[in-house]
Amino acid sequence: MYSGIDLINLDRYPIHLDDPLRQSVLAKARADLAHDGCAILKGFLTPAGIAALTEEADRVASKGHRSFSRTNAYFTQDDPDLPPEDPRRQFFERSNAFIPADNFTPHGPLRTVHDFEGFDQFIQDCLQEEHFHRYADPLADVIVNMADEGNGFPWHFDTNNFTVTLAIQNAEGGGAFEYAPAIREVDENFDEVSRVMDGSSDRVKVLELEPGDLQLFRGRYSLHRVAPLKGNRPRYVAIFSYVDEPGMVGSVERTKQLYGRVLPIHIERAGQRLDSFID
Ligand SMILES: O=C(O)CCC(=O)C(=O)O
Ligand SMILES: [Fe+2]
Repeated sequence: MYSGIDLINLDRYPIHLDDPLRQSVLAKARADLAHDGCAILKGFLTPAGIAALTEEADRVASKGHRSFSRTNAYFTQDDPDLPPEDPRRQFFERSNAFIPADNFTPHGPLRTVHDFEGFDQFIQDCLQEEHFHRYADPLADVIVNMADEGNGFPWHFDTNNFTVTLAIQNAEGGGAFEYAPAIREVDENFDEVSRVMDGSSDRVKVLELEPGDLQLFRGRYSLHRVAPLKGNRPRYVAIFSYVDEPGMVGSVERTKQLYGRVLPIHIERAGQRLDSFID
């Protein structure tokens, strides 16, 4: 039986208490997010927490659904009318595996962290999002992204407003998180985006995240990537998903793509959405 008290470093991050330390952690995270869209809570997990989450990820790693794609930073199709050097025409290989959320049992370590009292509220308070609900998708509310040597996550902008990740295990080498804060704030800024991609921009920040670090990142305006990985050990990162409406689940098509299967809830809820966007 796991307890959040053992897995989360509550001395440093008393997320469940009305406490001056919680206030100061929160103030720092908000300031970091306002400054460049990224807040890191170093050592959010205890060493026991890191060990327990790593062991759990190893145990269910074979359930990961691998996907390969060639994507540009905008997840759009190639447009041959644009010049070849345009950043929209730079395609990168992407390969990783998502371990679907239903492999993480209710009282296992990952869900014990996720369900710890005050966890969701603390994330919401950091991000200052008014409409904030856990994704109701049983395959996707909390997943582990697993990637092997050579892979990573090539340059992209996120389609979602923010990402909440928890580093569990690093590869033996590579894997730095690189980002160009607010690079497309006023317009797409394609010239600077090109410089980031060819390695000549001075706007790129590099973070070496360690197991146990919690990261809140607003990736819609900041080009970012996880640098290619080296060595035999897989990289594991948990991704927590929140949305702005209760009861949301993924579309049938997208869920199949990401997780390789769907559940009855995806089929039942298909067609019940309020909008008609593709995803
Ligand atoms: O794996 C990571 O650390 C970040 C991945 C990422 O950029 C994303 O999920 O959009
Ligand atoms: Fe991203």
